[in-house]
Amino acid sequence: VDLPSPIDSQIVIETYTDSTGTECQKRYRKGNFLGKGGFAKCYELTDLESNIKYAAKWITKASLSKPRAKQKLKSEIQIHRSLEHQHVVKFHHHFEDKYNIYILLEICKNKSLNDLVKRRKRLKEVEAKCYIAQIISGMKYMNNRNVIHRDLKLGNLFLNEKMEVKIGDFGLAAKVVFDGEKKRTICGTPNYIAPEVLSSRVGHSYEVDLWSLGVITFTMLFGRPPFETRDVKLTYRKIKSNNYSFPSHVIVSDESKDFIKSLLKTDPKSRLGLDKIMDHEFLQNYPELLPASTLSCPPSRS
Ligand SMILES: COc1cc(C(=O)NC2CCN(C)CC2)ccc1Nc1cc2c(cn1)c(C)nn2-c1cc(Cl)cc(CCC(N)=O)c1
Repeated sequence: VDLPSPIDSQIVIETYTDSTGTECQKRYRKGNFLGKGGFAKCYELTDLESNIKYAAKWITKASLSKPRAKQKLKSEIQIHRSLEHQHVVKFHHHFEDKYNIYILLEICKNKSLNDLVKRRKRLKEVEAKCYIAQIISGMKYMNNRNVIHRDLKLGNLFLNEKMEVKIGDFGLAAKVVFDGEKKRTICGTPNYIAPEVLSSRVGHSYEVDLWSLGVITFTMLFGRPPFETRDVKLTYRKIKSNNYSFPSHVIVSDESKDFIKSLLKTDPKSRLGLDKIMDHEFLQNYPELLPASTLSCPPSRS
């Protein structure tokens, strides 16, 4: 096997100065394209010294011409690098060269929950319970760190080799500086956006992530988001009028429907809070982890 020559675009070089002030270089090999999101493209990047593989988000400096985009990236890095939890994607480090900014993140070999739901059409309740419990664990940690994610969705929830869920993509996250502070910028992904973000009269806070959790649970169990339509404006109208229903052809227990209803409340304050959520009927017994076989077929009804 002939290793790519250093000038080959497959090699990324990080130059840095070590503690003695000496200029050093780390070399990485660019691997498979993993996907893209926003301004970023994601590639596998292997540290040639340690052979550790990362999911590296590449953002071209050219795409950061607007100060808004630059500020958003700065905030993503600042918030994500400050977090360390079993159910939050690990932020390893970031660096830049002449053309790009590279963010090296924990690679999750089993891709995102969005890929899983698309592939399986919809998940069994035992699977939803297992994944939702892990997401709540990560949400509680973020809440303790005064961080609102604001873009929780299946595509930002990754599965590592052990089938653990990792919350990723803090591009829309915000730090709540003081209690009661309200955020105003409209952001999120249409299907998952909370009504108060759309009305933007009173501003929004932590509760927007609880709404998204309700949308995530519905989408796992029914195979599509509750307010999805062909037209984003119609989706926003359905969200604001809380207009959704459970497809009757899918058999889902009452506790699952009740769990979803307790989160998809228009009034943010009446949503089931993180302090009580683990006591809900829906989360009374579930497996710690699911076998990788469930990536392609439902768990047996054992
Ligand atoms: C081996 O690990 C992966 C493989 C794949 C994969 O096979 N993607 C293929 C790419 C080619 N197309 C045609 C099919 C899917 C996808 C994701 C992987 N892992 C993987 C991907 C990861 C992360 C961790 N781990 C993190 C963190 N951020 N991102 C990240 C970042 C961006 Cl900007 C975009 C995407 C893709 C869209 C999405 N939300 O999944 C992902």
